[in-house]
Amino acid sequence: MSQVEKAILLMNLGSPDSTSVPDLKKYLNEFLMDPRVIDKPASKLLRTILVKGIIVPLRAPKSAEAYKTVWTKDGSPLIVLTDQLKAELEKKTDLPVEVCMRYGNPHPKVAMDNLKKKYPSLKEVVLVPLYPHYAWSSYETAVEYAKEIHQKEGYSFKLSIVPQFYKDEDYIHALTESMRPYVEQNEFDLLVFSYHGIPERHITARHPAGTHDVHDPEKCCTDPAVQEVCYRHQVITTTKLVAQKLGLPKEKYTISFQSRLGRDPWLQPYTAKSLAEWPAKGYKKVLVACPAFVSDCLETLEEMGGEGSEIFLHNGGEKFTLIPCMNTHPVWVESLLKLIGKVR
Ligand SMILES: C=CC1=C(C)c2cc3[nH]c(cc4nc(cc5[nH]c(cc1n2)c(C)c5CCC(=O)O)C(CCC(=O)O)=C4C)c(C)c3C=C
Ligand SMILES: [Fe+2]
Ligand SMILES: [Fe+2]
Repeated sequence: MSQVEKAILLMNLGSPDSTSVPDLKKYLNEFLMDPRVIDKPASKLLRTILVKGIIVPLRAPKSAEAYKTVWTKDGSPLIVLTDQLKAELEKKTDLPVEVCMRYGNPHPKVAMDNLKKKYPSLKEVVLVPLYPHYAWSSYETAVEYAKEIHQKEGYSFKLSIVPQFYKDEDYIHALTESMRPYVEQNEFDLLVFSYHGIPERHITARHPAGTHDVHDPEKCCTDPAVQEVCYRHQVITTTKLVAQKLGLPKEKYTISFQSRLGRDPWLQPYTAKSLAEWPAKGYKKVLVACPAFVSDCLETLEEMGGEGSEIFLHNGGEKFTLIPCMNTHPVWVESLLKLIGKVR
């Protein structure tokens, strides 16, 4: 009998099971009914009417078409790349590694059950939410859901959690090194750090009144306790640290936010709008990195690599280069193991 006492559980966002409209509806219903993702209206009944009655029926067919453009023979890029990350980690550690998703499959309960069955002597599972930055709709929902399942199922192992790592030295090193060849081998006018957006109120609702100016491009909140739960502060910090390591002057890089859903104000500037405006401002060649994601997915491959590139070129841009996510970059694999090792 194996005497394994510790295991790693990678948790990513998740994808639909296939590109069929019914599978898209199932996935989007689960995703968008999460109150940490769509929090308004506060009444569950009204949210159900909005999500299941309006947003999902309208969005599912369009999303299905978008997923078809990036789907691989093995399935969704996000899941395939997360599985590949698991395989690379397993080559470098004796600890078993399992994968689960916040929405869709594999479900965290199935992953935890698998670990328990395979390793009855298990004492600790280290949960790795695969998000560098803290948001209600990403890191927080993943952690709270995993904790809820862990408690409900009464597993005998302890669940430890890797904190958000947006300024961790090893993570910044890995992100920088994964981007470096693109920065060094391409002529460019602007390096765009395009982060997944969130509604502005997900920042302001969370923090003491008056502490946030969500429009100052240089900085966000100043209280360290608030910064630890502020997505905007964290993406600004990641960007500055990477730009510094790459030796980029201020005028060579910028931050923008993609993937807006609905009409409420989200963090700005919006990437799609900016891509249409940059050529006229003299930025004809852009490099685009998407550091909110550690693995390439629909939002990087289709929204940026497909749609974003088209918007830019159609509006007079000359060269659009998408920098891949860290995926299975060897420096990232090493850094992730170090991050896991830091959890106490
Ligand atoms: C990186 C962290 C993410 C945050 C923060 C986030 C917030 C957020 N997302 C939506 C709505 C959608 N996001 C969708 C796809 C998607 N989102 C993330 C990550 C974050 N989302 C990833 C990794 C992906 C890709 C999944 C994949 O299978 O490749 C989608 C689904 C696709 C679509 O229909 O466009 C939606 C919808 C909201 C509303 C939100 C914050 C409130
Ligand atoms: Fe999203
Ligand atoms: Fe902030």
